[in-house]
Amino acid sequence: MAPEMNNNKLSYGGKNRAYVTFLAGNGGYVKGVVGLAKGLRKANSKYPLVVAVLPDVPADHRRQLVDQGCIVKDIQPVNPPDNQTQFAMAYYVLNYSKLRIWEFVEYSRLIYLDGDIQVFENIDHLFDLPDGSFYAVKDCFCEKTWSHTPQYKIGYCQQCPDKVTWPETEQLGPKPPLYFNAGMFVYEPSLPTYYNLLETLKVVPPTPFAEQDFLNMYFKDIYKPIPPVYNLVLAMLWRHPENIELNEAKVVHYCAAGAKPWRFTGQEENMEREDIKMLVEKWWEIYNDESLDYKNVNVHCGQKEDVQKKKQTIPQFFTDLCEAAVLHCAKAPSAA
Ligand SMILES: O=c1ccn([C@@H]2O[C@H](COP(=O)(O)OP(=O)(O)O)[C@@H](O)[C@H]2O)c(=O)[nH]1
Ligand SMILES: OC[C@H]1O[C@H](O[C@@H]2[C@@H](O)[C@H](O)[C@@H](O)[C@H](O)[C@@H]2O)[C@H](O)[C@@H](O)[C@H]1O
Ligand SMILES: [Mn+2]
Repeated sequence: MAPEMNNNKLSYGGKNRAYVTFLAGNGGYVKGVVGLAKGLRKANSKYPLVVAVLPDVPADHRRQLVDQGCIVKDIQPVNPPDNQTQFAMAYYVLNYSKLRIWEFVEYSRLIYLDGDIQVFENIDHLFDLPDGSFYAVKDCFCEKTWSHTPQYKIGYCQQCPDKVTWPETEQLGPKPPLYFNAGMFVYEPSLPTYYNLLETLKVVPPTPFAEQDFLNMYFKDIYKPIPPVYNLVLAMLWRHPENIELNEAKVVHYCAAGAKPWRFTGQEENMEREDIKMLVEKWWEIYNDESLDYKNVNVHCGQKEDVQKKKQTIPQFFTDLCEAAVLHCAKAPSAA
């Protein structure tokens, strides 16, 4: 289906789609978002990057984003209820503002990406995943940031559920449901969901992983895991190397302590690893590549389309999920 362009949005039969990220403050994360915009361009993504910006993002940072072809959308902060919670990282409290992206209903489907994520291979096919589910990659419980949890204390991780099995004792309660990393997810914006998220937030006590915990609780019944190639949480490299094929990673998430490329020193634990240094170098190659700047990209449609027509392999998990959705619909009673 050929896309139509209407006011800078690619629409597929009236279905506007885009990538979306979130930017707060006047620090280095703007470099992350500029790098992400250039990485999506290098991966020949068909869709724009929307950036939800808090009021404290300065004008020159906004200008940089517009110059890189981003769609900058102002949002207001979302604050959790007052509470004495110790967040895993003090700044996590600002991540609740991510919830504003459910209000972007001019789009029918969005893929959220943290500003510390880079897309090294095209993932546009994720926009065609069946509606009605929340897609994200499973997180890992093994880093010290999880030391407050029962699963960390007994050495249980969903990445290797058979290594230390969950004890069926009363004491620890039921095994935790699948838990996703909220740095990347495929979702459908919706005003009823948006208002219900904000209302629910008012009565849910904040927890250490802030909006990530909240989103896992809220979407636990429709959450569908997608393969780690779509959000390589760096800790997986040393915690669960058996689950990772590094050269197959399409999306890398620089979320380990000390891994943010724009402030990388290599001093923190695990940052001396060759694979980490290679990934940080790959990030800088894109960030510094002027041929990827919006103003320099050759916009002759013919040439762009030829590139985009380049055959894209659709991963098996994707067709499995789509077939499962068709089977599921076939079973559901018809509305007629
Ligand atoms: O000062 C900040 C902190 C966070 N963020 C945004 O919030 C996201 C989540 O924070 P972060 O990625 O640092 O969390 P992590 O994935 O490392 O736990 C970032 O990627 C940015 O998009 C931001 O813009 N400015
Ligand atoms: O505000 C909570 C954040 O929680 C998540 O990051 C965590 C998580 O991945 C842990 O499992 C890791 O141990 C940790 O390093 C990492 O920072 C999301 O990436 C981020 O977008 C945001 O939701
Ligand atoms: Mn992140």
